[in-house]
Amino acid sequence: MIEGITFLDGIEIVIFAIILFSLYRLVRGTPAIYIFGGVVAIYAAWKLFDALEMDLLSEILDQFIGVGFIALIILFQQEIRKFLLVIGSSSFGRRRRFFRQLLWLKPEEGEINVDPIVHATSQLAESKTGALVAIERKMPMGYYAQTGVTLNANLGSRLIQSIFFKDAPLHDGAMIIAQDKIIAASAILPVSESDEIPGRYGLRHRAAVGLTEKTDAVCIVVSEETGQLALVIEGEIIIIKEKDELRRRLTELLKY
Ligand SMILES: Nc1ncnc2c1ncn2[C@@H]1O[C@H](COP(=O)(O)OP(=O)(O)OP(=O)(O)O)[C@@H](O)[C@H]1O
Repeated sequence: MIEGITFLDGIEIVIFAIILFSLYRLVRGTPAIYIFGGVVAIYAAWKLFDALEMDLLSEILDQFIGVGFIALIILFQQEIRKFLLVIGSSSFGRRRRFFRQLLWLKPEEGEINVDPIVHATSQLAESKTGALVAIERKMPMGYYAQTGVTLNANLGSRLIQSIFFKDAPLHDGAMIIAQDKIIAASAILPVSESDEIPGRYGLRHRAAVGLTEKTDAVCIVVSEETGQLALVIEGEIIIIKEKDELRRRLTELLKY
């Protein structure tokens, strides 16, 4: 044992390293990674100045880090929200998947049966019936589902179609699907304020973009005006021409 470092210090260092690396994995690939890098650099500089007894610089960074904690909560809102949503979610399986990912364990693989969704949305497109379907991936959709009518019904093509029929009471708003269940209909999704969305798209598409900017969900939009099918992921609208393309993309996106 190195003098001055106890066994407990060693455990503390390992736990700290795991937390740091897990945070890195959570923000990797998002703009937050740059903030994360900046925070680590400032903290390292602060410790260095402190060790070298450069009092003025160390004092300035000390003050900065004092208010930095609150700034971090504001900057990492989305990530903290993601984390708390998963912790607070009622699905044990989903939480287990998230923690497997966090602990760098190989995820358990599986597939969601996309056929009812593909069939229903293609039929809706053919009849030019407007629809908005949000499909949960890793992040729980319970928060958005409770803005609509709770269903928890088995996933079926005919049920999806009948919910979106023009005169059906629940056709307005979004349907939310999680695993093999339609968990809610008539849900209200956050509308994107992005000025990159072409003007031809209205609120239905904006709501799909808004949700996928904030979460990892996949949305399918059927345009009432044109009957066009679109897949929306990470705020991007992808026009779908063929039913098979929708099946292929969805199967890939919903692998877990
Ligand atoms: N925040 C929202 N969350 C869920 N659904 C919404 C939301 N805002 C609008 N919608 C749905 O979108 C419908 C209005 O669609 P709108 O015509 O504005 O969109 P669009 O993108 O142009 O689609 P379309 O091509 O079908 O006309 C509403 O009737 C409602 O069902």
